[in-house]
Amino acid sequence: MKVILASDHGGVNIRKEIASLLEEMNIEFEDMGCNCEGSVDYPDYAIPAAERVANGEFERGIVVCGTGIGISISANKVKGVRCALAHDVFSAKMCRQHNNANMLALGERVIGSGLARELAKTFLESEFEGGRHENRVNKITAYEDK
Ligand SMILES: O=C(CO)[C@H](O)[C@H](O)COP(=O)(O)O
Repeated sequence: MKVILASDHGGVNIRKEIASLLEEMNIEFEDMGCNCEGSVDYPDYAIPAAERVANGEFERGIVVCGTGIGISISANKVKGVRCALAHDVFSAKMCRQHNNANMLALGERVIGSGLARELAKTFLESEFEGGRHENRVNKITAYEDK
């Protein structure tokens, strides 16, 4: 599995924490930044990362901003991306099992680094269950394809 990481200035610390986790898990990843001193705009990082998930270059993406909201809204504008904002372990698991989410969004101003690591690990280790959930996800894809 290959994972792409990105954040705005509000998510740098958790993005770096997730990068350490991926190293520990021996998971290949690329970190798209931001490498920022000051303030940047989250769509400038979310959308390029999401495009690289949508085109198949990366199987999963993890994006971080202050709340996780702006970066998830932005990623979800890219066709083929299902980016879940999840701040509890149950949701991080279910977004894979039921929704086949291919990106996870986190908010550094909402949660601590320990929980962020657990959420990322759960997201990466959980699999889509298919079946009735596949029909539902297919309806999202069909709408995108209209
Ligand atoms: O959470 C975010 C978007 O949802 C951003 O990280 C947040 O809005 C940045 O705020 P500021 O410019 O005040 O640092």
